[in-house]
Amino acid sequence: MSSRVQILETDSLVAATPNLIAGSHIWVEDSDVAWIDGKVLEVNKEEIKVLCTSGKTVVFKASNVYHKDTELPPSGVDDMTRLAYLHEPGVLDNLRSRYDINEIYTYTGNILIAVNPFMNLPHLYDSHMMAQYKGSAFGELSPHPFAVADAAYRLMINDGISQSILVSGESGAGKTECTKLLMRYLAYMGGRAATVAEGRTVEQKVLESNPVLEAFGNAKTLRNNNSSRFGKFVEIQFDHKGRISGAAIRTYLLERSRVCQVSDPERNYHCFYMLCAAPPEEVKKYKLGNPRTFHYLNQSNCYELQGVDESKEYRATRSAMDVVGISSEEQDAIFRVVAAILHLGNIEFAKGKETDSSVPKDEKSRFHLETAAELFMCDAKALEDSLCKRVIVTRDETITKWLDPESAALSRDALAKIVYTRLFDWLVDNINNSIGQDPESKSLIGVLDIYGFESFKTNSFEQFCINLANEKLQQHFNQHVFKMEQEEYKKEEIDWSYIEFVDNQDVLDLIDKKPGGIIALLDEACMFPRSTPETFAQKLYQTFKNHKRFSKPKLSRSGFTIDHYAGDVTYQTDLFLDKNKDYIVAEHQELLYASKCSFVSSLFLPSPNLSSKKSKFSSIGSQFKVGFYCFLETVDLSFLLNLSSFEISSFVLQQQLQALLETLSATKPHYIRCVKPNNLLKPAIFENKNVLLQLRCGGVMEAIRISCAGYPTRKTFHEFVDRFGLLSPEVLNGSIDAVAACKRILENVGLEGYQVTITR
Ligand SMILES: Nc1ncnc2c1ncn2[C@@H]1O[C@H](COP(=O)(O)OP(=O)(O)OP(=O)(O)O)[C@@H](O)[C@H]1O
Repeated sequence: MSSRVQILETDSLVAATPNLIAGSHIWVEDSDVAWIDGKVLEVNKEEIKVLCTSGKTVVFKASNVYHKDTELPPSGVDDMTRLAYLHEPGVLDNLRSRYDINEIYTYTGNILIAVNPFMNLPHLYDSHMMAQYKGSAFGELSPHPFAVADAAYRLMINDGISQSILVSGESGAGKTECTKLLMRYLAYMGGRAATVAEGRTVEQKVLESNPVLEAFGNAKTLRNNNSSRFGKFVEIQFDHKGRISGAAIRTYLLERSRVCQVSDPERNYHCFYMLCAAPPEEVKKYKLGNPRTFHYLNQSNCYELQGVDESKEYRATRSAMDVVGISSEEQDAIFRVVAAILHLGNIEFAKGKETDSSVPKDEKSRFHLETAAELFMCDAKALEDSLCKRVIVTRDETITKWLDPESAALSRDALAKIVYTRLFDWLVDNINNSIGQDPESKSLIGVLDIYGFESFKTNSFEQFCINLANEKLQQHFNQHVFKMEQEEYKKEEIDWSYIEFVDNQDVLDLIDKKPGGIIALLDEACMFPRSTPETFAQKLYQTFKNHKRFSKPKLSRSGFTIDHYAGDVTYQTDLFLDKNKDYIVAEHQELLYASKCSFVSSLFLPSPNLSSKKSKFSSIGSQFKVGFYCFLETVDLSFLLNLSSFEISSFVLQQQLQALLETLSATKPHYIRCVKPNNLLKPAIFENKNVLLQLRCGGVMEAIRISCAGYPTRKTFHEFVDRFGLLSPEVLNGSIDAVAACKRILENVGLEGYQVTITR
């Protein structure tokens, strides 16, 4: 911050607006557009009569109205901290004014807010633009992801500190597009021309891995036609000269349920549709055809994407696979597995001869079973057995148990999900191997593209996990914003001790404290055979009845509400237990490990503990943390009928999040908050209420609140004299310097209700 005058307006996000008189321009709350502007007609103690621009005259409480800056330029300001009034309606109005003229990027201090334009703005991203941002001071040019990437790059080079750029926002807000821009800029700064002998460079491989990850990890959802169904952290490593020397991609929380469950009008992962549109000889080889004939695709009526030619996408994915070093044999094996999953989904089950047993329903199901086995290169009878039977090993004996048709279908879906997950993990590992790591690298820039806070009509385990990730990142964000604010005040020798920092540690404790948090109770419930969603919910109600962040929704017997930093979310526990048991059935593991295809077999290499049936007990225990060992001695293990071996999703997630936060805390963070201006995915529509909700969820309002707790309005001495010089006209003749002029103005007016600090 340069030398400036800072004005303290105590918590202007909530405080009443002082000095209102008839004719003042103000903002008032509005049920349709969140905030509407108007003019004060009358001030009557605590009540204010306002003529809104909608034409309505309304009476408001003085504490609910906010000053409007009538001098705000029509194109707004490119940094929110330059707003005369840093409050919610001001922030929203500024973003909107800028969006109207296609200024989609705005700073809030060091945070970049990016509002999705839903239209191409190529002039913003060409090489000329990259050249302009190269080496320019942050804030000197218009806000831009290139400026953030440039600042991160230069800090890394100059201070030798690793950096991270955290891109967040709700689905469809533009995170992935923004991440690609950051990667392009970093490749521009740190890239080098590769010789023909060297082949593709690291940065080319990183950029070209996108289509592969998108083909297997993206799908059309209600909110986004190309939604990433996983989180991604791309780590770019640099050598001592600042050149890219290696990279690694880490992925989080792939939405595996989508493989076998799709709701209208969404789609399954893109790769399934691409493969159905592959050249005829391949379609024939994999016995595929119209996507409408496959159960995993036809649960929804959406098959095509506007403007997308699947056969072209198939070819593009294949060539991207070439670039990232996936051999053509491996590519064949990958698509063979994708086709096998589609056939697997078409196996239906009917009751068998034995009580509660099942068999493939008819000839059609047999055909799909045999085709799936052929494509997996495993034995068809063994595949059928692995779907229709379970072998249970107890201390004394081995029992074979039939599964009824419903359980067999669940077993089939579990197999499809685990195969797809392993395939996706293989792709990520392979891309990483092909890109190559630089063990010598001392500094890196990590870019995190992770889904934002989610709150739907119905929220399940997926939302719970995503929101836990967001709570953790929010804590990191708050701490960082707060720390930066403190550092700035220290630098300017301002007393900052009055800033109160609201932490979300209590929500984090509620969710993942060990022992005693919701996840610990969920893991515990998963260990008990008789647990149901209701018993789990009852346990939560009992344990957290006095917790101020937890509540039981009225009339619900299995839901619970958490008061997250971004608002209340009610979760349905119905599938929490099942989804938390992220299981690998031992029979599936053995079946596919025995595949004659080395690729398929390599996806199912047994973990040391799973190599023999005898070791199942220890393997179960080994996948849990110490606290669970005691259960293994006492619990009736017959409930593991369908779950010969399982991991706990939330446990894996907690480990992943911990590793991510450890990485992040070793870096200097930069934040980009992407905002989706409307749910129609159309240009030029800016829905106030929608945007406001995202600004709150993304912590932007919280960052502003932290700013407001200190000095929300910051003007340079010259700006201050320009703006307020009229109050002391004698300072305007230029005979005294700007600092003295500021002091004179302040003395003259005596400034009631405000606290002003002049700093150099
Ligand atoms: N800067 C931009 N310029 C033009 N269009 C954009 C831009 N950013 C996003 N879009 C449009 O918005 C769509 C959604 O963006 P993107 O896929 O990046 O969202 P996301 O936040 O990553 O969503 P998800 O979490 O679902 O993966 C893009 O397909 C593109 O059409």
